[in-house]
Amino acid sequence: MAQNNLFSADPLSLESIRGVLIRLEETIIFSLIERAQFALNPTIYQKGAIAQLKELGFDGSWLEWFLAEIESFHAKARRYTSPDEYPFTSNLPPPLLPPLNFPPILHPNTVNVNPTILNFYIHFILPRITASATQALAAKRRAEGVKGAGEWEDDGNWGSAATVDVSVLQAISKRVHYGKFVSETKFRAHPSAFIPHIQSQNRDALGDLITKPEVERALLRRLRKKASLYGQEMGPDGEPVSGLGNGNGNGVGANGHEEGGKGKWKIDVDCVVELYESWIIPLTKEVEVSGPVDYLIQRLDGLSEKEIQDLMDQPAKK
Ligand SMILES: C=C(O[C@@H]1C=C(C(=O)O)C=C[C@H]1O)C(=O)O
Repeated sequence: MAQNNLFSADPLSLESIRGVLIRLEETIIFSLIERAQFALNPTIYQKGAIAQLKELGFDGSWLEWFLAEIESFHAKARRYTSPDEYPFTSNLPPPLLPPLNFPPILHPNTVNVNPTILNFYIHFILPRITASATQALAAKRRAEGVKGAGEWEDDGNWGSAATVDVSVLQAISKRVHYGKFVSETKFRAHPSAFIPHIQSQNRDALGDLITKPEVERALLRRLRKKASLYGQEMGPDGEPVSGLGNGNGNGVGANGHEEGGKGKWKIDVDCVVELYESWIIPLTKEVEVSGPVDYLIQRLDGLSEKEIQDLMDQPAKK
């Protein structure tokens, strides 16, 4: 399934939209595997911590500078004229080329939850995903005679780490904001089920309409399998490395003790599952409807009484 569903024969097919979400699972898992190679490097996430950036007049963090520079180039290449791409940086330059002729799918809206995505990625995901590399760095530093805070500082891979961070953030952003397409397709399938709750601003009822627990359960089962398969260490012969642990990335089994013969992983599989269960799925549903800046609550904005009535009279699609 390609990730660009917008020009497919039926861009509002729920199956096609879900296919994009499933395909983004690989993008996110492999990007996290790449990031797990490097230590946390906390300095690159601290605003104003890099003197050379302040000399440039940039008072954000190293990562925010990477986002600003990369997204500036992508904006000139018209990336953000696409309705499924959302920048983390504001005040980007205009595109060099005219926008592509995207089909008019989404209702005009102002939903952009990237500040929340950036926050949970830095404070909850990064420390866990980089734990193994950070612990190895601290051990190396102690062996060099460094004790205390200096053990944990950084492995110097500021550019590589931030480059991968941007890839992870862009993939998570696309995945979460795709919730708008999910909402639109569910709304168009049965407008009269949604409209009374939109008019009464009943977010709970709208949340119940869009939530599919069986889809979420299947996703988390699939995700654990993918992260465990893709994240397993392989030897030069391409066979899984028999080592310690059960996919939490640091060689210690679920019971906190070393377990021989269980294989070894490049990534904390539990963290990948928690990323979706605790952050990506709930935020996708906030974008769909239940949050403070949701898509469906704005769905009737600008429509006339007649347009709303026509939607109410529309028979539900099977
Ligand atoms: C995305 C959908 O809507 C909701 C959000 C889901 C998610 O973020 O994975 C999965 C099922 C639904 O609860 C969907 O129905 O596929």
